[in-house]
Amino acid sequence: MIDMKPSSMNQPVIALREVSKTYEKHTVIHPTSFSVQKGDMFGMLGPSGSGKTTTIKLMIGMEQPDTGEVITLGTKLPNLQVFQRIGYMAQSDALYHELSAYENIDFFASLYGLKGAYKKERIQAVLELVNLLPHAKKPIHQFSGGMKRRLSLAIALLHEPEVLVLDEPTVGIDPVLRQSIWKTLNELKMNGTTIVVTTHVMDEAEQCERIALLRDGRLIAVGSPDELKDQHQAKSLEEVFIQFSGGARA
Ligand SMILES: Nc1ncnc2c1ncn2[C@@H]1O[C@H](COP(=O)(O)OP(=O)(O)OP(=O)(O)O)[C@@H](O)[C@H]1O
Repeated sequence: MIDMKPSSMNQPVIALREVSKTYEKHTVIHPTSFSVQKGDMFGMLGPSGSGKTTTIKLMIGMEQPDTGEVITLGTKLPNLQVFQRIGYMAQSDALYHELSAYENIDFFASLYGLKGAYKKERIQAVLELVNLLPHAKKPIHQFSGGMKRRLSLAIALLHEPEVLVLDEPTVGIDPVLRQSIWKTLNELKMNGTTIVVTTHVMDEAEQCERIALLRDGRLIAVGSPDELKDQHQAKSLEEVFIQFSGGARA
């Protein structure tokens, strides 16, 4: 399939070249090539099990491809230095429930190698960004699902990553919070952060500049929401998606 972004654009921040992945004889990603440009808000859309999480893990070097190669931030993965320049928010929150929000974030800040006044400043900044400063002293077991997601986002942002990779950041979050997370993402994007986000939500996909549609481990389309709609004479992304997935729903 054809990647519709003009080739005259910047060097890609992430490039997958004929990448495939097989688990226990089951091919979950068929040979796939596409790229993400600097400063993109790039969405990955597809039904459950279509391979979104596997693809983003390949993009950051958390999984290794069986064929092909992934070049991220100009380096072939896996590479620890590159991994440290990426902010990753997994689908399930990896938080310590007995510790407070502050203690959790402080632990991850130390893991990222942040120290002294800069560490304190960053913790303050990211907690403020996700509106959790007033709850910093609360233990996580008193947090709602949405608060945990926001804390996970704050942790992914601690080290001011150039690339932010978010696996369904707004699952289980009410519409108001969802909007505030997207506002934060758009602000980060305006400041030059490249963002890759998986979602099942069509109006979130609409906010992305480019989208990759996945089905059964195959990349079935890449383009801007308007390009995809025009190409398939569809009024909405949902229609495009339904056309591609033969009626299956995201
Ligand atoms: N570590 C693993 N071992 C074996 N199979 C795996 C592993 N990780 C993922 N899979 C399989 O790979 C396929 C794609 O999974 P993946 O999590 O990438 O899909 P997804 O599109 O992110 O799904 P969802 O929207 O439900 O999160 C699924 O069939 C899944 O069962």
